[in-house]
Amino acid sequence: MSCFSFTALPIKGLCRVQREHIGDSRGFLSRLFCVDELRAAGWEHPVAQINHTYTARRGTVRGMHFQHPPHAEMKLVSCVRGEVWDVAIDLRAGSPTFLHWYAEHLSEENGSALLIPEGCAHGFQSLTDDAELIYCHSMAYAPQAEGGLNPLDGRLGVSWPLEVVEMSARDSAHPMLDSQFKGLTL
Ligand SMILES: Cc1cn([C@H]2C[C@H](O)[C@@H](COP(=O)(O)OP(=O)(O)O[C@H]3O[C@H](C)C(=O)[C@H](O)[C@H]3O)O2)c(=O)[nH]c1=O
Repeated sequence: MSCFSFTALPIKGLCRVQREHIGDSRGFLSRLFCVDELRAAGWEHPVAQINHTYTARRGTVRGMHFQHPPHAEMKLVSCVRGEVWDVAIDLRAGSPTFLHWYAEHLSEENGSALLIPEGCAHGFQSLTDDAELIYCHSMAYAPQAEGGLNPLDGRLGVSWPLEVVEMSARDSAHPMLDSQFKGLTL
């Protein structure tokens, strides 16, 4: 029995993953990850790390994060509490969708997840207080390879649905892109 259904999105490798709820009178079970099933969506690696974030305030933005090669990673992002507006940006040099962004509503209710390919930055805005995300990563955290784009960068043009009420100092300090930025070569 398949626990996921996949919808390809306008950025190559980006995929909406619908996590099926197996319900009964007690409630439900849903799967967060399955290497056999997710292979069909391009996930070839074992899960290297699973992270959990809690975001207290509606309107908070985290992102836009990525890891430089050779630590470029895939992420499978699921919202297990509240709702977020989840954004991926294509940073792959030469990609026909270079610097294009795409967003999905992920929520506890809709059971959707976003599979983000290597070479894309990820960020989100919480649409509710007390939003919680679970991230499956295909590569371990490599602080020396961390990269970030400014979520408010006009060159990216991400139209956040709510007023941005909070960002980390580090995210606020990400430089704005200039014309020299040619993207990541994977
Ligand atoms: C990713 C990571 C971070 N950290 C440390 C580094 C910082 O001292 C602290 C918070 O990290 P950061 O501000 O990067 O966390 P977020 O801004 O919440 O980033 C998260 O949300 C955005 C949208 C993402 O896409 C990231 O993958 C995800 O980690 O945890 C660790 O110790 N291990 C880790 O695996």
